[in-house]
Amino acid sequence: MISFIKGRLRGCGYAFKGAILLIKTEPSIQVQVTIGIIMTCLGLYFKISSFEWMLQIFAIGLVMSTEGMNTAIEAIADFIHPDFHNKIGFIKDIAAGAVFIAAITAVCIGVFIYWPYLF
Ligand SMILES: Nc1ncnc2c1ncn2[C@@H]1O[C@H](COP(=O)(O)OP(=O)(O)OP(=O)(O)O)[C@@H](O)[C@H]1O
Repeated sequence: MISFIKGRLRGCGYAFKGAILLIKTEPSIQVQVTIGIIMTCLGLYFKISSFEWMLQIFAIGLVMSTEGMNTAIEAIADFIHPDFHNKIGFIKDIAAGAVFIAAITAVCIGVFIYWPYLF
């Protein structure tokens, strides 16, 4: 039981290290962190409700975690096939498409939350 807990804690440590690595090295996630901070300031300024906070935190997390998966897929693609290949282009485009869908979802959530506060 103790070794199970130790193993899980070690896993959390690696995951935390990965999140820090992602934020330190990936420009797109740095932009998303900045947008996340701006949205958090807006949420505090407009005193959005608990439900709106839940939706906003979910939207920020969705975009950042999808971007993390996209970064990992790009890294695997570059590692297994550094040269140009149509299939690699297809894989990278699909992964980027997932980030795009998450970003559109987040924008829709943002519009639904802030529209009543602004207009
Ligand atoms: N090895 C390759 N073979 C074919 N097409 C590629 C290859 N590498 C990149 N591409 C094409 O270029 C696009 C951009 O790829 P790249 O790896 O530069 O990602 P990116 O969007 O610039 O990523 P990021 O800015 O997150 O680093 C891909 O979506 C794909 O269409």
